[in-house]
Amino acid sequence: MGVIELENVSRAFTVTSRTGLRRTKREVRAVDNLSFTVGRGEVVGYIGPNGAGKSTTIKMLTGILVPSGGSIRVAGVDPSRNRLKLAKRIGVVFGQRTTLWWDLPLKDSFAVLQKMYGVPRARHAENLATFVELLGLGELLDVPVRQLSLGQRMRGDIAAALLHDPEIVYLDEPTIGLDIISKARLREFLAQVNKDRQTTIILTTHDLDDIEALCSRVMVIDHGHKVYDGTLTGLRSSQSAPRTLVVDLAASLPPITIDGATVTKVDGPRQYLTFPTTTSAAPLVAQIAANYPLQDLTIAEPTIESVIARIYATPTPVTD
Ligand SMILES: Nc1ncnc2c1ncn2[C@@H]1O[C@H](COP(=O)(O)OP(=O)(O)OP(=O)(O)O)[C@@H](O)[C@H]1O
Repeated sequence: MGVIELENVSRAFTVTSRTGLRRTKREVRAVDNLSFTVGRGEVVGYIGPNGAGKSTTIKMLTGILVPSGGSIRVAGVDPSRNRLKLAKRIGVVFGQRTTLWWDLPLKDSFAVLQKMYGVPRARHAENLATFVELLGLGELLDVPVRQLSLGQRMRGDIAAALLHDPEIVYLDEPTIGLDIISKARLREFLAQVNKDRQTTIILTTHDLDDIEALCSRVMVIDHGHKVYDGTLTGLRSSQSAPRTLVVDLAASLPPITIDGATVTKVDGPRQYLTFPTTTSAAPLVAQIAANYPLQDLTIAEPTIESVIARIYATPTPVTD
């Protein structure tokens, strides 16, 4: 049994638009017949283009929105009917907004949360000490939230979302606007928490490096439908995005010609050839070595960006 279970879940909104004096109503199916199960301790990337239905899904999982159809179980309960009870078992972070009290020093926000969630004092102190150390919050505890930088505030928000030991955490764009070092620190922290506490993490992000760093599984949603659910490796190969051979020759030559690969770029003695994921690289390398002054050669896998761009272009359901 999963900690999160969705079965044929849909959510529609009625949108009214106005042309001149005429008002027309139409239905937008933000989430359409969506089913998935997430097991305890999984870190799942939940990705898709703008307007795909990600936030609507997360809102239904937290109980803020009621589905128009289908069933949802989170930690064994229906979120919309058990919203308050469930709030103790989940944590939520929205990258764009803070859940901390703007005028209070960070430590006071944490103290309020301890009371709100009824966390035993000793457990709160233990968690706080761990998070302060792992997230480097020591010097920030006395600073009012309004004076924190974006990266500092985000570390505070993430600690706040985890202080009551939630079983499940929803993270919506947690690294948005952060510099590379802050991003790396947050990713390390989340990986550690997942490992130590078996916390289930659902991560919504446009930063595919977050996915690469944290998620063993990725779900892609488009127009309210799940268009992929599987591993990152599977995602790469499912779309058979071409791989690239980067060939360094002893001299600058016109584009080389071999069977099974095509030159896409020539940069001095370096030439870039693409070939399908389904083709083995070995015979291509042999052909080049036999016919050209080959000095060095590397094979580049398709980037996640290129794979996802392909998925968005052709939304056909695939499963790993
Ligand atoms: N309250 C609402 N009323 C009407 N339409 C809505 C409402 N909330 C969402 N929608 C529509 O539902 C669709 C899905 O929106 P949603 O916010 O879930 O997408 P998203 O994947 O989170 O997008 P983004 O990456 O831009 O945050 C969009 O077409 C959106 O306009």
